[in-house]
Amino acid sequence: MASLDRAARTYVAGHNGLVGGAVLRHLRSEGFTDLVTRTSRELDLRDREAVDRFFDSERPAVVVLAAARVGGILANSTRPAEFLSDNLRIQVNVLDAAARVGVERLLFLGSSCIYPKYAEQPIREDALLTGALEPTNDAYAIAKIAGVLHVQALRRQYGLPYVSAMPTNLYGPGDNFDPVGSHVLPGLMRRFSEAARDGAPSVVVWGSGTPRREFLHVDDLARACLHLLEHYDAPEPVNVGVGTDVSIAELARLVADVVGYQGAIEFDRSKPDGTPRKLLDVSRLHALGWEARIPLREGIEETYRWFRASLAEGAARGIPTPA
Ligand SMILES: NC(=O)C1=CN([C@@H]2O[C@H](COP(=O)(O)OP(=O)(O)OC[C@H]3O[C@@H](n4cnc5c(N)ncnc54)[C@H](OP(=O)(O)O)[C@@H]3O)[C@@H](O)[C@H]2O)C=CC1
Ligand SMILES: C[C@H]1O[C@H](OP(=O)(O)OP(=O)(O)OC[C@H]2O[C@@H](n3cnc4c(=O)[nH]c(N)nc43)[C@H](O)[C@@H]2O)[C@@H](O)[C@@H](O)C1=O
Repeated sequence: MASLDRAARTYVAGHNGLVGGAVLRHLRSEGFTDLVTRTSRELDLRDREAVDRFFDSERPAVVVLAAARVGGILANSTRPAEFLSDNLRIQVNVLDAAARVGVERLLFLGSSCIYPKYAEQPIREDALLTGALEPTNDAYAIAKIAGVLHVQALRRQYGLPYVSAMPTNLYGPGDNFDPVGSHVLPGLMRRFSEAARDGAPSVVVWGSGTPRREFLHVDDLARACLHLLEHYDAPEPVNVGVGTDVSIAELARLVADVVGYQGAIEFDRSKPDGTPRKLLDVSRLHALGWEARIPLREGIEETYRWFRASLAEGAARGIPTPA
């Protein structure tokens, strides 16, 4: 694959989000000069006619599809209809429009939750569709699986060099810190930080603490996205991860340590654990010459500095701005 032309018009869908924001920063730092963005208020990607008009007028040559309805285990399990419907519509509208106007390169972002709940660990890309899904996020996973197949169908029917990446659990600057809707790492960072501030004697962590997850800093993911656009052109999705995991109890202790919380940690077993383990096999990506660089503790420390600075500015997502 040839490198991308830095002057190519490049649309980053979802640029206000965790992933889209990091992709935008990385593309800028790599010299991309014609970046196109729209917030969901400016362009609701669920609206097919609006998406068609946008692609007709902007004519991007490259698209990174990082816009999606995203949330942690509780949001996914309590609002499955939104996760299924919004994600299907966003993907179908963007992929159809991209193919119609002749977008040259496109990266679709799936998620490690598309793999079966009890997939063999570490999870290889060919585990897709080999077993039953984790019920807490099956609606979201089915939408994302449809996206992977849509990319493969566009390749098969029209010969378009579009590709899919499957990131593991992500974190970093720009994450969503909503106490109910967020993923575990920002959720715990907020809770431990508030407990440290208030001198709370204990902090509650959802579930048993035994599930294992792999955490990738979003700046690493952004590098991987560009790497795949420039070095990968095949139908199979590519896992993006670090290759090691931690238990939720270990993660909780690490976050507590970084934010300086010294009280007790309690586990609320009434909350779902979700998949017992989700560790990706990243050998395909390593064979393409890419590896993660940011160690977990360092990434959490940097994210915490960003979180505190954003709190001070009233700019952290999922946290009400003080009146
Ligand atoms: N976070 C994670 O741990 C993981 C994420 N991923 C994948 O990465 C991608 C990005 O996720 P992430 O950045 O975390 O999610 P975020 O929630 O941080 O960002 C999603 C973005 O999508 C945009 N969006 C949502 N709905 C619409 C809509 N109807 N029309 C237009 N834009 C919309 C939002 O735009 P606006 O802000 O303007 O409303 C938002 O900025 C997703 O495909 C997700 O599946 C994969 C694995 C793990
Ligand atoms: C990326 C991936 O993210 C989701 O799947 P998940 O990996 O289960 O994500 P999670 O980050 O929400 O939880 C991880 C683990 O952590 C535990 N946990 C403890 N305490 C908190 C807590 O405070 N918040 C949250 N959210 N979880 C907590 C929680 O009980 C679970 O055992 C998918 O729905 C789907 O969206 C998807 O693709």
